[in-house]
Amino acid sequence: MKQYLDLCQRIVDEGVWVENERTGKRCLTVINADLNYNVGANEFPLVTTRKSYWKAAIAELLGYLRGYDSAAQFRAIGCNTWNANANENEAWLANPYRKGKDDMGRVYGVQGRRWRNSVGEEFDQLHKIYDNLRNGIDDRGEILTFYNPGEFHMGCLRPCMHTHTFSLLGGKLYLTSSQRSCDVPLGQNFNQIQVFTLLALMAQITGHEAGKAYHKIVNAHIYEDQLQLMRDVQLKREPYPAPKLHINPEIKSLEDIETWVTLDDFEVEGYQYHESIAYPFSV
Ligand SMILES: Nc1nc(=O)c2c([nH]1)NC[C@@H]1CN(c3ccc(C(=O)N[C@@H](CCC(=O)O)C(=O)O)cc3)CN21
Ligand SMILES: O=c1ccn([C@H]2C[C@H](O)[C@@H](COP(=O)(O)O)O2)c(=O)[nH]1
Repeated sequence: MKQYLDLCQRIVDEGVWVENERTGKRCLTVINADLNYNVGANEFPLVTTRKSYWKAAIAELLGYLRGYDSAAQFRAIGCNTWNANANENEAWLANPYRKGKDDMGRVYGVQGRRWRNSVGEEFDQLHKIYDNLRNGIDDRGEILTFYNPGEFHMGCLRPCMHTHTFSLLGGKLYLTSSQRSCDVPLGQNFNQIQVFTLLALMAQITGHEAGKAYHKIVNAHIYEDQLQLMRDVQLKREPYPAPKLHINPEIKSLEDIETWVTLDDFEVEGYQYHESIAYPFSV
């Protein structure tokens, strides 16, 4: 939690104002943030200085791992975060690739599970990593990337947390996650849960002990209409100790994640938090 608050404070103290054309808002911005989470010690990086809707963040991750491409699929598993980008963004609504209501296009999980090469053949990046890790193999390229510049025009948003690299070392599994753009009050609150949970889940289904997860962010920002709440409310609060995440031990394979896992398979122990803050969201 300290790392998160330090990043927020750094943006408030040292951030530079940048005009963002896509949203029409200004963002107070810093470049380069490195966070790490001790998954092996189960120090779940849940924000405690406001109520965090952690289940929605895990649902979003499950949707990515399943290759979802519709906001309706995300809603069905308890996540509302894609409604606005799928249905309220003018540029996407006018895009000929949009297949109708709730379609997100070829973003995130579609790239992760059905990446396409120049002759139209598909590649399941996640399955390759899963097979290798299960067999104790780290080929130094265990990379799940949602970043496909050739298909940006086919999706509602370029992926923000775009690349997850897994590493096996001394019998432990590590994860390095890279993010190009981060809405620190809203997005980061979710993204740090997802980095932690992705490593915990992959370690569990590939039969390895989890080590640390490293989260590298390039552009970290606070939108102009979020700044006052962050500076005068959230940053004035004292954090509580980190809670623990419990994942149903019956989840044993990627197929389990694809077929029957729900939010009931995740529990948080010892979550103490300050009251919620409704940050404005920019589409
Ligand atoms: N401007 C922007 N910021 C983001 O963080 C973001 C996007 N756009 N577009 C794509 C996804 C969607 N994400 C989102 C979208 C909404 C919330 C949000 O409204 N969170 C609230 C309530 C969550 C709930 O009730 O389930 C929060 O208080 O955390 C969080 C992340 C993260 N990403
Ligand atoms: O997982 C996510 C997804 C999105 N965001 C934020 C970061 C930016 O504020 C917007 C995306 O805008 P771009 O103009 O495409 O950079 O969404 C996030 O923090 N985490």
